[in-house]
Amino acid sequence: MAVLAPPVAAIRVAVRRALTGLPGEGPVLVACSGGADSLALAAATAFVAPRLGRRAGLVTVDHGLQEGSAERAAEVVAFAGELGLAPVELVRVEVAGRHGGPEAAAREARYEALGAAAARHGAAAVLTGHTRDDQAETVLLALARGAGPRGLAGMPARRDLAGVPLLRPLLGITRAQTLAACVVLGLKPWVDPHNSDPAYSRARVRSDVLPALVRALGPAVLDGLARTAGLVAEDNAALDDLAEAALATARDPAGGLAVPALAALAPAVRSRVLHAWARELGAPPSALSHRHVAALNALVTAWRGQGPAHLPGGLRVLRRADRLLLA
Ligand SMILES: Nc1ncnc2c1ncn2[C@@H]1O[C@H](COP(=O)(O)OP(=O)(O)OP(=O)(O)O)[C@@H](O)[C@H]1O
Repeated sequence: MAVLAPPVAAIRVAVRRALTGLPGEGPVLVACSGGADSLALAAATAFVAPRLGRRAGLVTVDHGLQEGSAERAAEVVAFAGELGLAPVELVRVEVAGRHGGPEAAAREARYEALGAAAARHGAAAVLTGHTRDDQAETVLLALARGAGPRGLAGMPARRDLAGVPLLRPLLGITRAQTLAACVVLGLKPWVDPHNSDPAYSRARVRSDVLPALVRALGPAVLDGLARTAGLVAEDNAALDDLAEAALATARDPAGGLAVPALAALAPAVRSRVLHAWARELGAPPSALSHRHVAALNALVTAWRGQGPAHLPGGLRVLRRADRLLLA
């Protein structure tokens, strides 16, 4: 009997772990760009899902931003057919006219399209091919921009995407393993030119920073960064729970939040309470930054009769006596 190549086996085990016990009858949909990570994920899911009594499909998104993107998407669809994946969808999205830079706009359009495809097919989950290398890059970038614990927690293995679980089964798998699996399986990954374009900070982290760290500190650095993300995520979850309870306690019966209750909180809990409250008031989460929370915090801890704190979405919060109120 042929021995299964270790990277192929490791990826199948990771996918099996992610799919085991998944509620719902619907198919799982692999989000596949045609790159090595999501090709290896698609191949493993095509193998594992039916053995768990689950259908597996695939969605590829054409952002229409690069020459040849339509051909790439068509190749992914053909590959999915060969693997026996169903349903298979190619979704074209419009990236122009969205907020933010082209990368952020493409990501937003992609996740919208994936969420909509999941709803159309009654999917039990959407799977992406993020690897441990992606996680390490995410953590380093977050550290460098001072993103705080929320950024340092990196990407969760599971989050909600428009009411459907988005799973990242390969966060414990290295990019070297997905590349090796593609070689073993005879798959020809598409190489995204953005991934090596030094105009992008993530590409520079990938080509310069992580290799330098590995040279200086050894290969365990990747594991260390990924483990840091997991540990910080656990702390975040605990602090978020504390903040949820503290927000309930800080609500003033006359409306808004009571300053004395906020002032009594530990800074880490207070900033989370203020962040959660700002979201509740309608501030768009993607635009809500550490600066906005600091301005709210100053109304509590550095009160000198200053004007309102301005939040994204045109919201203003002011302090009236011992309360924070939406203006
Ligand atoms: N065009 C695409 N069509 C379908 N899925 C895609 C596409 N591009 C990326 N993905 C999915 O997203 C995963 C991560 O890809 P990539 O690292 O390029 O995205 P990203 O912009 O960094 O996304 P994220 O914000 O989730 O980190 C891929 O493994 C794949 O599952």
